[in-house]
Amino acid sequence: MKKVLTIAGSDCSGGAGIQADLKTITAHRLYGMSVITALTAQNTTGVQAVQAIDADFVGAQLDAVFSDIIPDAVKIGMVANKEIIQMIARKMQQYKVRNIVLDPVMAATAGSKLLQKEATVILQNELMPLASIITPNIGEAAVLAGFTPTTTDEMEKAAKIIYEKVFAKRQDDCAVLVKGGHLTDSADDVLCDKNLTYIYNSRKIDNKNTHGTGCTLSSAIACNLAEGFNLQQSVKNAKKYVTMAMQTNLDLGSGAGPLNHMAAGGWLTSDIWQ
Ligand SMILES: Nc1ncnc2c1ncn2[C@@H]1O[C@H](COP(=O)(O)OP(=O)(O)OP(=O)(O)O)[C@@H](O)[C@H]1O
Ligand SMILES: Cc1ncc(COP(=O)(O)O)c(N)n1
Repeated sequence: MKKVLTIAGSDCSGGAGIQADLKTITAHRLYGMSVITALTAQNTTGVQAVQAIDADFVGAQLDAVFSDIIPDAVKIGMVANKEIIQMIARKMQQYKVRNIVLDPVMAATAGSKLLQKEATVILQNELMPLASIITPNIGEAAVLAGFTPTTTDEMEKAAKIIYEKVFAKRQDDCAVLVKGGHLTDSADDVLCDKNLTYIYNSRKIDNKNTHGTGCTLSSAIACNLAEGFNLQQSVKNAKKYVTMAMQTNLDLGSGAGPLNHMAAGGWLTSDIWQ
């Protein structure tokens, strides 16, 4: 059985972060492990409190995992501050980790900050270059590219700018996926690697329950990379998983509710994943 590690923050309400990632990994019938970077007190209505974990303790968790069970892919989500980012970057290099999916989580959908502002540059310079794929949403792409994309053409332009900033020196396969969940007319995602652009067209599902879509997409990409799919196919399969998880409209809580991983997991028994 392939193993997937998530390095992320805990969401006690189970919709995003570590909890969404472990549900996704289990629905893919893979073995999930977790390194927690921060505790959050949050629910479907927003984030009430954040408590970052001491960077040395994040390092101790990483040592415990990598000295025993080597993951086939790693998803990195909320990293909270620069000390944690630098610890993760050091450990990723020490253990020569491959198949890293980095979701540059900066804020919750409801607006609360999940990354210190001054840590963004460290994230971009020290951790992103170690990834195989980075998956900014529109707002994160705006911070990284310097302008807010509003169309698929502009998402492509933003992805190319981010690629040049982060991956210019890389020879192996790596890519930037700009996610379009916050567009108004569609939910198209745009993937750019060194040479090509792939557009994943998707109609916008009319559903307020989108808490954890970005976490779920990135951990599903990690599951696909662990199984040996290439970046382009991994994104295609992962987007299908997220769409399935949204479509059944599990309507929990009074705000933006979580996804339905049971429904999405059923799809994975089909031929596409086999
Ligand atoms: N209403 C929607 N209909 C269809 N697909 C969606 C919708 N909302 C988000 N998605 C898809 O979910 C994935 C995550 O995209 P999104 O842009 O919401 O990321 P995010 O903002 O990082 O997520 P999160 O809300 O967890 O922070 C993408 O593949 C996106 O296209
Ligand atoms: C621990 C953690 N990680 C990531 C997110 C982003 O997800 P969303 O934007 O759906 O709230 C979150 N809310 N909490």
